[in-house]
Amino acid sequence: MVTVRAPATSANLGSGFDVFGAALGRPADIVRVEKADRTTIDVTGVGSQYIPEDPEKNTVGAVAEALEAPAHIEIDKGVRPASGLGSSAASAAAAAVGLNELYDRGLSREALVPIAAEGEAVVSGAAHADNVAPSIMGGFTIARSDGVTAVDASIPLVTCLPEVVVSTRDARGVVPDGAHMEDVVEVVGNAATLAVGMARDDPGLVGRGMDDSIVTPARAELIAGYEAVRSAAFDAGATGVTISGAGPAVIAACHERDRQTIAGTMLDAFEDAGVDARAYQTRIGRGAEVFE
Ligand SMILES: Nc1ncnc2c1ncn2[C@@H]1O[C@H](COP(=O)(O)OP(=O)(O)OP(=O)(O)O)[C@@H](O)[C@H]1O
Ligand SMILES: N[C@@H](CCO)C(=O)O
Repeated sequence: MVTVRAPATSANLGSGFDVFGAALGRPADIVRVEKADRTTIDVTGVGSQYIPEDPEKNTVGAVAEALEAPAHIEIDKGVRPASGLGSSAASAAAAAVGLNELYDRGLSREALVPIAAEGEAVVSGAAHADNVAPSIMGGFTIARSDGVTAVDASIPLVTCLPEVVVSTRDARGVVPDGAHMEDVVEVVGNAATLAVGMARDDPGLVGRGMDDSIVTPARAELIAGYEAVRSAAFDAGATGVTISGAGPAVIAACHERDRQTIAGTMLDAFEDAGVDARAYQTRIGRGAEVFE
């Protein structure tokens, strides 16, 4: 048996739609894999009642299929599904790392990314790798069709998760078909600024690079209280605020000294909008870890 802890992740970070991702210090999924003749799945933990155990419908089933590695797979969910914190990806990443170990496949972490992304195709219709890449490799990741660039960073973060559900499939439905050139120019500038900020581990630059005028405004409509939460976080010292992944979680980059205050003001703003929420005070962290 192999046990793997794979972290929640935040995809897009505003300016890097379907490309940027960051591993979060918490929460995380724990996945145990054991060789079997055919794949079976047990799910426990946060939101497990909403997660199918049918291997055709669970992200880990697609991963076992892609690796030709049938197993009994136990998933202990720490990352709530449909959160914007890479819930489906955390399980897929853990399964990819665990089954690679269990069956001694010898694949590198980078080679496991497209395999874990097969799981994402099962739930959202697209094999986007921007959540599975950081969950497997850790740090800040740039996922391109020809591979992944990973950068170690430890930017302090607040992720605030409201008690509402936004499925990635629905949130992809509101992504505009095209963009004006002036918006593209602005977003390229922001994405470049964010990437340099990660390389320098500079929360100010990372925050300045999180703005996005193409995808985020359309998705903000799906999250009650988003604009108020965003303003409150900036007022409390956040360097950048945007939707985490496809939402509904909201992510703020900051200096460590401001993190606790930012978490409190984001929660208050959600409460004022009539939405219960919880906040994780965290930072960019490690990728999947194996426990034999
Ligand atoms: N192992 C799994 N863990 C979590 N959700 C799963 C899993 N397998 C299948 N699902 C399904 O995937 C959907 C949740 O995935 P979705 O991509 O919408 O949310 P998310 O992973 O939290 O979001 P995001 O990718 O925006 O961060 C739910 O419908 C859930 O039933
Ligand atoms: N890049 C993806 C991440 C969510 O899974 C999206 O925003 O739709």
